[in-house]
Amino acid sequence: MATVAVQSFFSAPLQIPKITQFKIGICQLKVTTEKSANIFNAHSLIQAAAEQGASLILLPEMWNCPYSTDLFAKFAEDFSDIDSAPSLLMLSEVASSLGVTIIGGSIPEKDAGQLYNSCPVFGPDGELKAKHRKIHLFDMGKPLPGEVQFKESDNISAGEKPTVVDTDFGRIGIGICHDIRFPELAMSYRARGAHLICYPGAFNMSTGATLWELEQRTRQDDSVSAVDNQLYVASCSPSRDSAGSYMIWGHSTVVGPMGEIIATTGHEEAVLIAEIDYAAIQWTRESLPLESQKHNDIYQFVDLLRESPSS
Ligand SMILES: NC(=O)CC(=O)C(=O)O
Repeated sequence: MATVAVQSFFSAPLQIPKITQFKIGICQLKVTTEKSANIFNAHSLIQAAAEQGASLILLPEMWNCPYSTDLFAKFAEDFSDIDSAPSLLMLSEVASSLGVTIIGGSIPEKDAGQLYNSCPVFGPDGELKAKHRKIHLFDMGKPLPGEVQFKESDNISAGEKPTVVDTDFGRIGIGICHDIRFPELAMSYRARGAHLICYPGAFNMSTGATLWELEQRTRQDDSVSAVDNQLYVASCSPSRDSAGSYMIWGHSTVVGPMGEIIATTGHEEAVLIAEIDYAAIQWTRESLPLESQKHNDIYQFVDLLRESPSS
């Protein structure tokens, strides 16, 4: 058998952030075909979340625009010119006026003739701290029973890198909706020392009913999945009454490092508030010390195959 250099996948030690206990506010917004109404509504729900004590606020996938490929170009904004991008400008202004950090769901981004499904992150000073472009585009092979066909790549280009952002509330990894299905991304965030992964999403009625909650829990629950990241996951969906043809599941959720549901909601418009305490990550990892127990020498089969292709 070939010998390979073995490196623990769980490499980055967990840093202690400035704030370890806080409230996250999840804004499950109603999205309409009126961009200005969507911006106004998002502003109101962000304010409501802050009034309820949230200092980190998460918005849904495509909150300024119905989740409909033919509308993305019309609603798109240029992230390099925030002053002429009304959705981004609102996020920047409300983040600084309320002193909150906003993981801004996603909106269509236009850049050099391409469109992306992109999540902006604003700090409490109103500065754009990071941007995640959805890496795994939602292209259905064929429609699930009762669902419309959806091929995001008809209009959207894929992002090319993972995104972690350092905030007062720890290191946050970002994925957008279908990104959640690829455990390697979540594992790479764990490896980079993330405390929390935020997934703005818009699952449909079929995938939502069966997979939405499961996929969030499997991103950190060792008892459910071989992927054990032992961190917090927060998701935020638009509410079901989307103006597009695509019917949305809703059910935004926050999950703790043991895979436990900390807060969740139904399919109506809602502001969900959840308490996060990063001490739970520490004791989960101390109780189930998977990092030190992992046997990459045994199951790093990709490397083994590369070393001896004929076996
Ligand atoms: N918005 C999406 O990426 C949709 C998705 O993943 C789904 O399952 O529905």
